[in-house]
Parts: sequence; structure tokens; C-alpha cells
Amino acid sequence: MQGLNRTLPIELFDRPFSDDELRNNAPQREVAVSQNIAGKHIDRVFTFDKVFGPSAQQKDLYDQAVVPIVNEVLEGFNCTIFAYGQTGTGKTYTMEGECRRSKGGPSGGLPAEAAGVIPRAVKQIFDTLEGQQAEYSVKVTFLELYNEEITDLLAPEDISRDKQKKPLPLMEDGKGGVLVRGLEEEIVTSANEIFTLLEREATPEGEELIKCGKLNLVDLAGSEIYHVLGARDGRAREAGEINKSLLTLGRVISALVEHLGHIPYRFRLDSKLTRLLRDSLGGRTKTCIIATVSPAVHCLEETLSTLDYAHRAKHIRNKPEVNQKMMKSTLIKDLYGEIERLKADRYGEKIVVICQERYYQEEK
Ligand SMILES: Nc1ncnc2c1ncn2[C@@H]1O[C@H](COP(=O)(O)OP(=O)(O)OP(=O)(O)O)[C@@H](O)[C@H]1O
Repeated sequence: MQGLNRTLPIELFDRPFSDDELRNNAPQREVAVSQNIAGKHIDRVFTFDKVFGPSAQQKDLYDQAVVPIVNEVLEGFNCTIFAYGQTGTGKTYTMEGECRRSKGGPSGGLPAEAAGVIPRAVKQIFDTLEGQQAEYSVKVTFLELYNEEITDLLAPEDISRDKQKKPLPLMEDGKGGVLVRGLEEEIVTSANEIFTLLEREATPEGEELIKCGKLNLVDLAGSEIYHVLGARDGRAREAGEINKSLLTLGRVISALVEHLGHIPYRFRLDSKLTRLLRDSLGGRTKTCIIATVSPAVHCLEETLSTLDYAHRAKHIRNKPEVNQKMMKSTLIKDLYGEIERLKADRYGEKIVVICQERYYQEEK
């Protein structure tokens, strides 16, 4: 769990570095919040794995918090990184940064210092694989969940109607997981346009293995849009949906912490957010939550709730497993099997049609 703090005033970081920490250049791990309620002074301290203060740059967060996670993905784990926090606290800035327009610069380098987690992760994955001179294929999907609707951040805007992207359905994948149907997959390749395999390595017998890791990078909608926009017009529903989504996520987190990893069934189906993050909260995925908070005093309540939530989520125990490595020959055999099955299905359909036609003719 990481805590990224955009521009928190120094009062919130009032604990100075100890001499030991200064010597070891240790990153901060605590956020201290001071409150004066009815003349009573209340101090609260939240401990996280890492805390990034007002002067922290995107690179600092990335190098310290995300690089190890991307390395795990390259080792074959599924990992999730999501930013959580009040609206306007920097979730999008953290996940995407300010580099959307210049995405995919000619040199393949990062377009700006303000590049966030997503472009940096893509670059790290690509650089590492290039460095290994391995044959690989990297597929990237970016999605946003907002108002109980999933939108594809890679899909081109719909030019037919008011530039809205179509929401995508979330479905069970039949293997205990979920999938977002129609989510665009962008293939990031080397100059040689190598595709198909993420990474290969040889078994002692010289058989090639395929290692596959997945990195989920999630941008959540703000939880307190309600307060900012007020419950007017269509915004009321939006606010309700967002709050419902995050409330359910909060309940799931409590359930996971209190019931030792068991999520009550009703919560599992409650919201798309929970379904989408099912494997990331208490499942087999390694998950990093980046909590973003505001420096503004009028946001204190929400800041405390974000810190509370993030702190609670820290107690969730996931059981990460490396994805099963598959022998290349087995994969090819499976794919041939699949092709044969599809051919047989098509043939079968045709027979049914012919039979129906004949049936109607005979009926006549
Ligand atoms: N660490 C930062 N340094 C400089 N500017 C920042 C930082 N974090 C956020 N900002 C700026 O603050 C504004 C709000 O940030 P952002 O849009 O990322 O918030 P958000 O949490 O994604 O909001 P929402 O929940 O509404 O989507 C943006 O203008 C962004 O550029």
C-alpha cells in the first residue's frame, strides 16, 4: 500500500526524519493528521508501506513503489495497481500523468517528467523485454470504471454520437474470473514486430516455455463527487452510483479483513468495481493501492476516510501465485484443438440449417 500525497501542508507531515532515517535515506511511512474538535486536539497517525510527500515526483513514486511490481509481472505474476482517493486528489495524474497527448513519442522515451504509472510501466516492460532479447508480445488494455460503467481508454471516441465511448459489459469468464467484453488490446511490439509470446525460456530438455503476467492498472472515479457537484440532475445518480461502488468496495475490504479472507457472496455480485477487482482483493493477484489525499482543510473528513480505508485494506491477505508456465508445444496443441472444435461447431450449425430447411420443405 502506498500513500501518494500531492501537496499536503507540512503540518500533516509533522513528524521529522529521525537521525537513523536520515542516515539510511529511508522513505517516510507515516501520515500524521492533527484535528481540533471543540477545542480538543486530536492527533492521528497512519502507517503505510511508503508515503510520498508534497515534493515527491512521479519518478520517485514509480521507482520506489511500481518498479518492483512490474518486475513481478515479468516473472509471471498478475498484479494490480489502483489509485483511490477523493475527487481531484490526483488519481488520474498518478496513473496516467500529463502525457496523454504526446503518448507514443518517436523515440519511445517517456514524453514528460509528469508521466504517470501507466506509460512508465509500459516502457519498463518493453525495455526489459528488449534487454532480454526475448521473443515476446505485450498486450495492453486500459479501462476506466465510472458511474458503474466501464469505458475503454484505448478505444477511439465514437464519432457517430456526442463523442461518447460505449460502455463495455463485464462478464464471467467461465474459469472463476471476470472479463470485460470488447476491451481493446493494444499490442506493444519491438521494432521487428515480434508478437504472440510474452516471454520464452528453455526447459532443461530445450523445450520452450511461455511465461505470462498481467498488470492491471485501474483509475477509479472520485468518491466525493457528490459534495463537489451537489445532487442535481443526472449528477445525483452518478454520485449515488460512485458512492455505492466505493461503499461496496469498503464493505468487501472490511469483510476480507474481518472474515479472514472470505467475501460474503452478496458483496461479490454487488458492483462492477468489486467484480472487476475480485482477484485483486484477497485473490491471487499482487495488489498495490495508491491512496491520494488533498491538502485542503475542508477535505479533512474525506482525507481521514481515505486514510482509514487504505489502512484497513492493508490487512487484506492475497495469495499471489505465479501463472502456470506452459510448454510451447502444449499451447500449439491446444490451439489446434480449439481450431478443430470451432470448425466442428460451424459444420454442426450448417447441418442444423440444412435440416431445418428440409424440415420446412417436407412440412410444406
Ligand atoms: N502530484 C501532483 N502534482 C501536480 N499536480 C497534480 C498532482 N496531482 C494532481 N495534480 C493536478 O490536480 C488536478 C486534479 O488531479 P486529477 O485529475 O488527477 O484528480 P483525480 O483524483 O483523478 O480526480 P477525479 O476523481 O475527479 O477523476 C489536475 O489538474 C492535476 O494535474
